[in-house]
Amino acid sequence: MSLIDARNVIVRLGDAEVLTDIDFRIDRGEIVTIVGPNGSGKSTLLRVLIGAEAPHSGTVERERGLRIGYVPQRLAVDRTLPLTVGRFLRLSGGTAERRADMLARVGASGLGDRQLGALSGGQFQRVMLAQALLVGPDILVLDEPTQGLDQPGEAALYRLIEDVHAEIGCAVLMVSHDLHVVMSASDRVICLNGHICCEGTPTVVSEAPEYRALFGLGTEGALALYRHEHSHHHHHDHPHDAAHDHAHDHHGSDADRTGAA
Ligand SMILES: Nc1ncnc2c1ncn2[C@@H]1O[C@H](COP(=O)(O)OP(=O)(O)OP(=O)(O)O)[C@@H](O)[C@H]1O
Repeated sequence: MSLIDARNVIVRLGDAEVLTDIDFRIDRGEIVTIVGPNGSGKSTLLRVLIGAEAPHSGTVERERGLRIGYVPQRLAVDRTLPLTVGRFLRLSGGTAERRADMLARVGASGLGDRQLGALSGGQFQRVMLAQALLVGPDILVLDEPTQGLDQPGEAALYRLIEDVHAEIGCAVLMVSHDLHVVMSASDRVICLNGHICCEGTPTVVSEAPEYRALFGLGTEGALALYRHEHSHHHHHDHPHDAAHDHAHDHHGSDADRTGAA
């Protein structure tokens, strides 16, 4: 079965129906990105899929024993809370050596003794990713993981996520506003606006009228630019294959993920 399989899901928060008729599946090793305007229910969908929020109706099935590494969009940390990075990571288990390895893996070695509340945005996101990786995830669920990072930091974090994906073969489900990432690194894109407006390979979604209606001309321009930039690399018959291979062919090229927008 799929790692997560959601059917006919409806979510109500307060009086509002935030998500309507959601059908969603993600398989082992897949990279799926959710895009959608502010307030379209992206974070809520992630929370329902990982079991942090109960649907009003419908079903969400997770593979038995599924290990989920979750990086929330915001984790309100009281700056005065006396909690070091090391102690925070201990909550996710593993040996001291493994925790130190993981910090090094995300480029945050040496932060173990620092207070969680005193980290910069980029340091905090890296520590959160280390925490998510410590569980040995079958699936990484990332809610705008690069929020608050500058462009080099953003590119580095996405590269790290791609490396981890290639290394441990976990599925990746993320919310992202970075169209270059969406286009270059996703197997599948889901366009959400309270319901699933459209979904498919990045190329299919970028050409869907529902997507264009939501994201307008600016996006269309960015996507056209993307295709132009990269068209010389690919001679595939199927455009979605080109989009998929791209992440692996050009590993590590900042131009794939930043600039041009
Ligand atoms: N606890 C809550 N009670 C009532 N409404 C809520 C609650 N949490 C979220 N909402 C509403 O649900 C809708 C979806 O919120 P959600 O955070 O999932 O959107 P999002 O697509 O992740 O937004 P953003 O891009 O701004 O992060 C919003 O209209 C929000 O105001």
